[in-house]
Amino acid sequence: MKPLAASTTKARLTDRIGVLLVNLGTPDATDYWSMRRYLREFLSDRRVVELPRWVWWPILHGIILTTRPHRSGRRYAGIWDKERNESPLKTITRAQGELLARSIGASSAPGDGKAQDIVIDFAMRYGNPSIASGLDRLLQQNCGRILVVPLYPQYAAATTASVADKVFEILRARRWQPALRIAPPYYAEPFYIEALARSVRRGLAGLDFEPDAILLSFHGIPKSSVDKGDPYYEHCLITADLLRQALGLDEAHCVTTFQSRFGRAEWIGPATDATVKALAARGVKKLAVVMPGFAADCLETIEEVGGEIRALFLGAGGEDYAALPCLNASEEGMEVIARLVRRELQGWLTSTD
Ligand SMILES: C=CC1=C(C)c2cc3[nH]c(cc4nc(cc5[nH]c(cc1n2)c(C)c5CCC(=O)O)C(CCC(=O)O)=C4C)c(C)c3C=C
Ligand SMILES: [Fe+2]
Ligand SMILES: [Fe+2]
Repeated sequence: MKPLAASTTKARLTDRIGVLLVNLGTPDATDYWSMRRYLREFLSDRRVVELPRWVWWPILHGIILTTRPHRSGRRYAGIWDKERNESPLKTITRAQGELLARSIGASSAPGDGKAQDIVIDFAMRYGNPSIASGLDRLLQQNCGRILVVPLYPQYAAATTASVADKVFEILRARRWQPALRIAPPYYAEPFYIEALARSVRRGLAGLDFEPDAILLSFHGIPKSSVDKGDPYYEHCLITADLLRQALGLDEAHCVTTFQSRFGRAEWIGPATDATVKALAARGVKKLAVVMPGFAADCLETIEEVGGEIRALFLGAGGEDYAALPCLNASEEGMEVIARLVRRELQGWLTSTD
């Protein structure tokens, strides 16, 4: 049997707490090879594409990885922050980590005299900073207790479970493992629903039009995943229902849809693109779109819903359209993350204020 690696780090684990915020991922750059590396890592994940490898491999390597890097690279280039040389998702997730550190009084420098050391960091499931590097940084700082927070309000195997898989895979090679917690999904938590409602009200108040309808658009998943027992669809419907009620809207004026379809299989619906066209055809002229399933704005919210879906609605007869910002690192967004983290740290924290 292969001996266990001594450890990637020579850490001495203590009762210092590490918190790792994790979101989906991002390429290092928008050129063909960076996009290809990112998409390869993403689409090789068995949690994301569940087809048997002998079916998926030729499609992935023969078709998708030769064509999609160009197309996705162009899409990313349109939202890329050239000064920082990174995508919005990475910038926002980093900001969430920094603000969380401030709000829970964590030390960014270990041993700085705070009552209890907490170190906050962030990582991307695909691309960089990787989960491996994030865990390594926390372990190098002797964090013997680690809380991993997948930033997905609704549980999907493709997202939440994939983060857990990666964490377990990395820790498997370590002799001295930290105590580990993984934060649960928070799709129905009052602190999340109330923060969403406040953020939506603020977003609507800033518009120069009053929408005829509001669309709640979630990222889709294949229907087969739901048939196999994935709770994601149900979680999205619960969030949507609670948010609709918190906003005091009826079902005719608050419609739930699913976006970002990938591949040829059937995905859960109704689809965001077809729905905005149907709404415009039915005489809806002013539309606001909210994306409660995304903890941070990203390619799919900015470019797809902010760009492509907008064009579809206006092209089908719509007159005014707004894609409202996600919770991001706003006051409401930070309240959600801080409440979740504080709750999940109970029993580890000597004091929660
Ligand atoms: C919010 C939850 C998400 C679920 C559920 C999800 C499932 C899922 N996604 C794909 C395929 C792709 N998604 C892509 C981008 C992307 N997806 C999410 C979130 C969820 N995905 C985010 C936040 C992003 C944006 C990342 C960013 O850097 O901004 C992409 C890559 C972009 C592209 O090439 O179009 C793919 C591919 C599948 C197959 C899936 C469920 C099985
Ligand atoms: Fe996705
Ligand atoms: Fe997409």
